[in-house]
Amino acid sequence: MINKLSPSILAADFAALGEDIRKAEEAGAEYLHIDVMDGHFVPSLSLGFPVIEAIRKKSVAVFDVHLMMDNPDPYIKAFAEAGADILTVHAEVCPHLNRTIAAIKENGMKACVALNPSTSLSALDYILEDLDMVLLMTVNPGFGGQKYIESCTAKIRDLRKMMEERGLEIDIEVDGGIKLNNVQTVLDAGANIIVAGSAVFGGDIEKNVTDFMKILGEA
Ligand SMILES: O=C(CO)[C@@H](O)[C@H](O)COP(=O)(O)O
Repeated sequence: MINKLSPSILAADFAALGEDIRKAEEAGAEYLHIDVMDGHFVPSLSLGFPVIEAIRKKSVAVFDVHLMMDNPDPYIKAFAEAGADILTVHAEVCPHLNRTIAAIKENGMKACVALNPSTSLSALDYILEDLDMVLLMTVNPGFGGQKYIESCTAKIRDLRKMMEERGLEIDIEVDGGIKLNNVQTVLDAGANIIVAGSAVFGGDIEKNVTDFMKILGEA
């Protein structure tokens, strides 16, 4: 599997968003993780279409858009039009997941399902073959800067094993509390797409991206 860093712009300086993204990209980040929060599924509100459209004009990165929202179905086409390349929905709030995943693909995006830390991998049993990526939350979604939940390491390992047993090579993305000092643990467990917010945008962005990419073998 190819490793990629996906810096989460939730931790960027929103007053200087274009500049922070430019720094991350120039340092080599090929993905950008964009968190959309609705104030229902998660307690926070973050950003929406105007911001995604604005940064799409300035960035060539793969837009890895993570919807932390109830009922995403009516908005799928609009996220494609705004510039999303990968669209992630949560299994916990998508009762018609096959239909939702089909709609994401019909709109030209890669499809990803996210699971909260306490959601069983069994939620993927009958959908895994249809996915381009699975996002395992390693904190409870809603806020940046939280601590990695240790029990998620076994879950990553179990998911990679589940994929291997089915002969599938699907990206496993991890999100929440990933730092330079624990990224190797999640890579060893089987994750290959690494979301990092505060560990990239807190401090020297170029250096942080370079340091992550060295560990990921991207640099
Ligand atoms: O989705 C989320 C939070 O809900 C994440 O994408 C965070 O933005 C990651 O931030 P850090 O834990 O890396 O600071």
